[in-house]
Amino acid sequence: MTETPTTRQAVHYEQAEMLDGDDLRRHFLIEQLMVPGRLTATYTHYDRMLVAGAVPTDAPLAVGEDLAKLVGSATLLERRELGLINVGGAGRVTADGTVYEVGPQDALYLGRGIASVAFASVDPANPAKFYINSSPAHAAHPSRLVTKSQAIVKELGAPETSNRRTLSQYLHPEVLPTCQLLMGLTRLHSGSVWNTMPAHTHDRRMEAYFYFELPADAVVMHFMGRPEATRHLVVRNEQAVLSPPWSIHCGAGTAAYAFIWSMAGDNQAFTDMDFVAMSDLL
Ligand SMILES: O=C[C@H](O)[C@@H](O)CC(=O)C(=O)O
Ligand SMILES: [Zn+2]
Repeated sequence: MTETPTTRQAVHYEQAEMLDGDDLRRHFLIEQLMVPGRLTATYTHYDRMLVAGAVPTDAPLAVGEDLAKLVGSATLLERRELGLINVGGAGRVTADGTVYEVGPQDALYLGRGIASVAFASVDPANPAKFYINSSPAHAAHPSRLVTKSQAIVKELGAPETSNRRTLSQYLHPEVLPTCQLLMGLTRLHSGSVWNTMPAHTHDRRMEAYFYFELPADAVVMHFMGRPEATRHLVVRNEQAVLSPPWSIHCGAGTAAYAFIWSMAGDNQAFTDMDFVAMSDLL
């Protein structure tokens, strides 16, 4: 079953800067992604990125006609590519008859043209949780499993600045070709809470953050907005934030956490960021 997909319109910063907290959440926070037995999808008008979560339990969850209809094609991936990272127990994805064993923290890339996709859990008592992104694709690149050990690992930050973290690049041009999608996972080390500070923007690409591994009573204060007009969103476990091209995206947790970042847009140069000087943040 797919929950009725919802659409998020693109918002100009002139409008965003007039919103109160409730409206800011309504536009930029996706609160419900991981619902047992459901596939939950949000269609965004930021580079047409689709943000979805699938938690298969007793029966597999198939990508159905509602998502194809949402993007106006015969199947969801007729003109799109898809990337996912499993943040739950062992999972299994079947794509046009090929079965991919997607273990915890493994990623899967499905290229343009794959007609049928179904998500399953190996053990329904410890279900897989697939965090899924899809964006328009101009070419058909081969589908591929990218295991945790195949990702490019970068060690960032320092304990002194409370931002010691390990970044793993899964969908990245040096790992495999994709059209637009870039995806990776950043995990904060115990005692570190800040991600992506100093902050940056990249007008060329949108970004989505999916926060997970937060203790039940912990939150991430996620900061967004133009560098000179920052706002915050209180984010809980397994919620996602949409970052428009004009927005910084960074956060501080009340405990350590992990998040999946993903981008789509004009280029795939991970390092193409406009860093914001600390003195310019307001
Ligand atoms: O454009 C890149 C993204 O914001 C993230 O990769 C940043 C991140 O994961 C981190 O600093 O930990
Ligand atoms: Zn970024």
